[in-house]
Amino acid sequence: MPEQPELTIQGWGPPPAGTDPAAGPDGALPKAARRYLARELGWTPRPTPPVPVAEIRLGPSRLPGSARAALAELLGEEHVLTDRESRLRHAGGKSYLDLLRRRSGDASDAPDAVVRPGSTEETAALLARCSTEGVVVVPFGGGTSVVGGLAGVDPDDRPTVAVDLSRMASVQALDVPSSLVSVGPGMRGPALEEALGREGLTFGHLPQSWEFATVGGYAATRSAGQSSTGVGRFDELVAGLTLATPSGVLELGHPPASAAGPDLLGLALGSEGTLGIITEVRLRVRPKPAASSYEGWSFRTWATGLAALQRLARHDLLPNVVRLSDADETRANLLMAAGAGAKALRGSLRARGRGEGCMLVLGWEGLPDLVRARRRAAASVLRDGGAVRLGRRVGDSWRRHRFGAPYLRDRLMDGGLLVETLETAATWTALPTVYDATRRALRESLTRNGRPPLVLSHLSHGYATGGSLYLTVIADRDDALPIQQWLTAKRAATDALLAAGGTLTHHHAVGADHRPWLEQEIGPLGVDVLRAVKQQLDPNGICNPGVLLPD
Ligand SMILES: Cc1cc2nc3c(=O)[nH]c(=O)nc-3n(C[C@H](O)[C@H](O)[C@H](O)COP(=O)(O)OP(=O)(O)OC[C@H]3O[C@@H](n4cnc5c(N)ncnc54)[C@H](O)[C@@H]3O)c2cc1C
Repeated sequence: MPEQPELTIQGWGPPPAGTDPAAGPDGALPKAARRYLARELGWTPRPTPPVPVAEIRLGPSRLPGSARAALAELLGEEHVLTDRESRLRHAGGKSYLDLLRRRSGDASDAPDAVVRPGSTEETAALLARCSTEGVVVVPFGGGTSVVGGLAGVDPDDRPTVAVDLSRMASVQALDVPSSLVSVGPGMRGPALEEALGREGLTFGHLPQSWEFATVGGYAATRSAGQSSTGVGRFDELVAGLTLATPSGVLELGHPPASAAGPDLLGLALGSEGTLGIITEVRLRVRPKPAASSYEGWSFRTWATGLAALQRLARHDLLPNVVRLSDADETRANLLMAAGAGAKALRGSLRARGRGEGCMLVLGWEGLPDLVRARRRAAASVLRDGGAVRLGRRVGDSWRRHRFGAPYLRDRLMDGGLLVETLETAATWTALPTVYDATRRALRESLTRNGRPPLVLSHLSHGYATGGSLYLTVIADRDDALPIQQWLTAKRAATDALLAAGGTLTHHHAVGADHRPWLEQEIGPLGVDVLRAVKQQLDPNGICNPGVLLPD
């Protein structure tokens, strides 16, 4: 297998070879983006580069010699790592707060060691050993958590190991007639798609973190991808999995379906490493689509766009990819994109007397006849709803650049900006209120020197019952108190979206960042049920204690 690219310690990964997804010709923030942001935010670009990696502060490993020797005996000396580079590479995830810490030279959340089991048996033995030794275990997939899922915080301050799953990263079995593949948890999307593609198959899960996130991470967080409206969320793709826990190994799920009591598979999906480690995932796969069609549409307003999507949902006409941007996001996308295409599009919208409006990207995939028929039926609903078609170029351009934003985030942070995303979901009825309330909270909290932040929103996944709302926030950073600035805004936004009827998270998971609100979402009895399950599987509380469950 070719060597996989690595995330950088203080940001996202280097762009894939031959592409430059976000940069202008000189590798800097594109000029159009700089101009737009300076105008909107009153922001003066200022260089705020990360400290050199060599200057990141890291304490000595606290893993006792006896525990280290026991783990080395189980896994082999070469799979128990305490060197600086390994510990830094497994320190936290990739939220704005994680990046602020790493960029300022703080790695106080780094694990004391990194261990790399190679099988379910080794993982189960590792967990049992860590449980008796009092060593905390943080499962580590791709390291792309944006909710503090890898924070490694332990109320008892015990030594911590990150369990890197990259040695379990291959296809273990493929059952083509049953459309099932068994995969190691450390496998990433590109490698799995390549392996499935050789058999004419796909699993079709495409989150923006696709290049680096892993199958085990997707299952542990109940991830959703850009095509989830069509192929289903990741939890819907999981037919079964193996969960190694300190108390033993659970085999969960029984395809194609079972009525043998409540579905325990649901307990492992979204468990965020708190119950044990997922060591194998059995996934539903499908034939590679023979045809695909991506295109852009424009609505005058967000409300008319939402109404049209709701009609598509009601008639079961939502395509694989659905992405309706509000006016602010549409404007930002048009003005920040460099190049002739964006300029021409703006000109064409102006010529039609539409202004920038609200852009919709739709993507259909599947058998050619079905794609054609569904596209045609959807187009008629959209036209009735007042949309104008912008054509394939818009859809194809979105598809080409869809993994570029995280690279751009590094550059925006280099220039002194706060950049973070948050997400929720709500019913069609509640969505407009959730949208208004969350935006208001963010704008009020992050206004500086009389200038509000940019809050760019889109609906990213459609359901018969509602949709997911995804917000990107860009603001002038408070360099004196950057962490406090975002924590205050995030608290205000979370309180607002919950009060308006949104869910705490549609796909980023709970992690350390959302856990104070979990009880509000599932109730005190719900939290007690989760605690009881954890007590049974992880009696010494070593499995990722700092996430999911509130104190
Ligand atoms: C730029 C960017 C874009 C993103 N876009 C999306 C998106 O479009 N959709 C989306 O859903 N998410 C997105 N995310 C969030 C993140 O990629 C997902 O949560 C993803 O599922 C995490 O996978 P990972 O392998 O990186 O897991 P990690 O970050 O390594 O871990 C996430 C959590 O799962 C636990 N875990 C990991 N592996 C296992 C395992 N085998 N067994 C038990 N627990 C485990 C960890 O302990 C941790 O709590 C994005 C993140 C970034 C930084």
